[in-house]
Amino acid sequence: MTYRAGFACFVGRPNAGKSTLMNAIIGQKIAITSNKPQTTRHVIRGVLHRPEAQVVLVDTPGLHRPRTLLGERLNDLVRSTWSEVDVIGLCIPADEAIGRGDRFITGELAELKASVLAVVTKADLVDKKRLAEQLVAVSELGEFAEVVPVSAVSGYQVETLIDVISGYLPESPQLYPDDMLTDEPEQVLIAELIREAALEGVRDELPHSIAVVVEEMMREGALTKIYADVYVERQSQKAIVIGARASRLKEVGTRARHEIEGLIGGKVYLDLHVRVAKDWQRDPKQLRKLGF
Ligand SMILES: Nc1nc2c(ncn2[C@@H]2O[C@H](COP(=O)(O)OP(=O)(O)OP(=O)(O)O)[C@@H](O)[C@H]2O)c(=O)[nH]1
Repeated sequence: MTYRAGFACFVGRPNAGKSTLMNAIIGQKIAITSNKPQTTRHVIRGVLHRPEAQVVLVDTPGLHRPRTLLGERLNDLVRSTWSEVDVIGLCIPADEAIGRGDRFITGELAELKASVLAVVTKADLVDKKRLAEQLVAVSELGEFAEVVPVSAVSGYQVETLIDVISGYLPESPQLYPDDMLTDEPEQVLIAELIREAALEGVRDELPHSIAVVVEEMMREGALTKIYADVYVERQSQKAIVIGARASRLKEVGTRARHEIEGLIGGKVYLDLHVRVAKDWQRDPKQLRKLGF
């Protein structure tokens, strides 16, 4: 039996279903999903173990038109990730027409050494006829190693996709130990969960204006104490995050705490502070401090 191991990532236009698919594959909530574009910021790896293969999944933010230093850094990050992986799954939703964004990304991918699969996502949203038409349209879009329809929500073909990805990985010994699910520092995952909770319901008002840094994490017996700062750009945004008489911040804290308890499997005490970091998206020093 040939053992294969290597790196894979999903790309695609905003809302294509990349994060949801990643979560369905890894079976644990480690990447951020939302119905708004560009919430995935960190490169998060999940390691998938199979008897005959190990797939290391890398989550990339979406390519977008850079307007700030942060935008440029994100695009650099996307391109450098693309050049390091063995397999790229280009996600195209089954329920939307192929557009300029898909053509642009397909063109960019053609230059790379990786095997490129087209993944037709959200198959549960369309009937068989529409799905077949989309598969044809997608195969005419570019040169793909395979075209695979999936639904992250119903689970349709998710295992098949993993098999297909595994088949395109190079022959290699195992890259990570068996018990490894992700090599992202726990604190980054925790910061992402807090960020997601802080954005809940106010994404239209503050889509890119929140960053979260976990300042301190201590174990006291069965309890994990976490102190985190939520950074916004302006005083007015601070008011939105905190809410009237801190009601919203309390909700954010409760929601994030439940998610974190699920992640680390134990009781959590969470202390959140909201701070204003003026124009942090444009300032290299602030960006470094926030981990970009
Ligand atoms: N019905 C259905 N909805 C899905 C499926 N996959 C994703 N969605 C929904 O599509 C929306 C976008 O999904 P995401 O996974 O956040 O998409 P993304 O490509 O990671 O988006 P960005 O982070 O903006 O690049 C969310 O509202 C998901 O719930 C699916 O298989 N079926």
